[in-house]
Amino acid sequence: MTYVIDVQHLQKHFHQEAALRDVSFSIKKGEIFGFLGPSGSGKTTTIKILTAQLTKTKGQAIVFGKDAKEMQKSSNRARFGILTDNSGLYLRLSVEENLQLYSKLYNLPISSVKESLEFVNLYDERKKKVSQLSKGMIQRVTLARSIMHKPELLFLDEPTSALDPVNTQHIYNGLRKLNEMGTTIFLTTHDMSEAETLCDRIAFLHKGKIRAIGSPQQLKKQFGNDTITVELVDGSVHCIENCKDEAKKVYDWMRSGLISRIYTNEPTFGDIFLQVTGSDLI
Ligand SMILES: Nc1ncnc2c1ncn2[C@@H]1O[C@H](COP(=O)(O)OP(=O)(O)OP(=O)(O)O)[C@@H](O)[C@H]1O
Repeated sequence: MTYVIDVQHLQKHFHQEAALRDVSFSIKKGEIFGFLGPSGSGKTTTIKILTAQLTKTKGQAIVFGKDAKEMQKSSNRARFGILTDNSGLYLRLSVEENLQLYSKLYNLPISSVKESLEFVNLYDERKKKVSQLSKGMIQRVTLARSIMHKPELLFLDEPTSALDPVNTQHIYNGLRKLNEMGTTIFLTTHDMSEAETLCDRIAFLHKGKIRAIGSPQQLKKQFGNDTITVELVDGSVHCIENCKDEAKKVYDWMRSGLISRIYTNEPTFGDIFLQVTGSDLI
């Protein structure tokens, strides 16, 4: 199996402090992979190593089959896009002018400016100077820039942290479309619902280590207690095991029209995080 990203026993120390202790994961082509972890868990450090902005201390970090430090080369840079909170935009230029500069740098057709602005729902604001934009708008311009060259691999560091719900939804739809067209996505977030909504697989990162990894369904199954809750019309609430022995009880309640609500007791990602790390996600 060839992976787009293959990380094995990665470590990063800043002076004596360990930011990444022992991180291993691999990402297949076409996956949306999420790194879910609280502030300071090592999410940005991982992205920076994978995009050659930082050097690792120990272990293996492979991107497109090559050591991640090779991602500095312009032939490799053109293969990925990156969104971080460091926008690097020219404040005195308009949104459109910023993206035009970038399209020239990458020899992209001029149509890529319009396409990417529509992707982030900013086409109507294209004449505004970057200095006049809100934080959320700047995040969207930076996102537009990161996808303009239709990268094979996209790194998103907290892509919706400054966005309102409408624009968040718009970006989610855009990212899904991009992914359907073949872009592999690596995203970091501390937003549980974002991880669940977007990601095929999620790794829970805590203090520089991965504590659990899997698809949202696998994680919920692995860490759930396989019970269901039945609320009856008389107001009583029954938590029962999801097994054959309890089936008759539920059947009898149902036949007598006594059930008002029934649901599985799936753990939230916050519950799972607490289970595997002993601390809260935020
Ligand atoms: N340049 C640096 N020099 C020293 N320590 C650093 C540096 N960059 C990161 N760290 C430390 O490494 C650890 C991981 O930081 P990192 O930025 O990767 O976390 P994060 O999960 O991305 O957090 P956030 O969600 O707040 O962005 C933190 O303890 C941080 O203080």
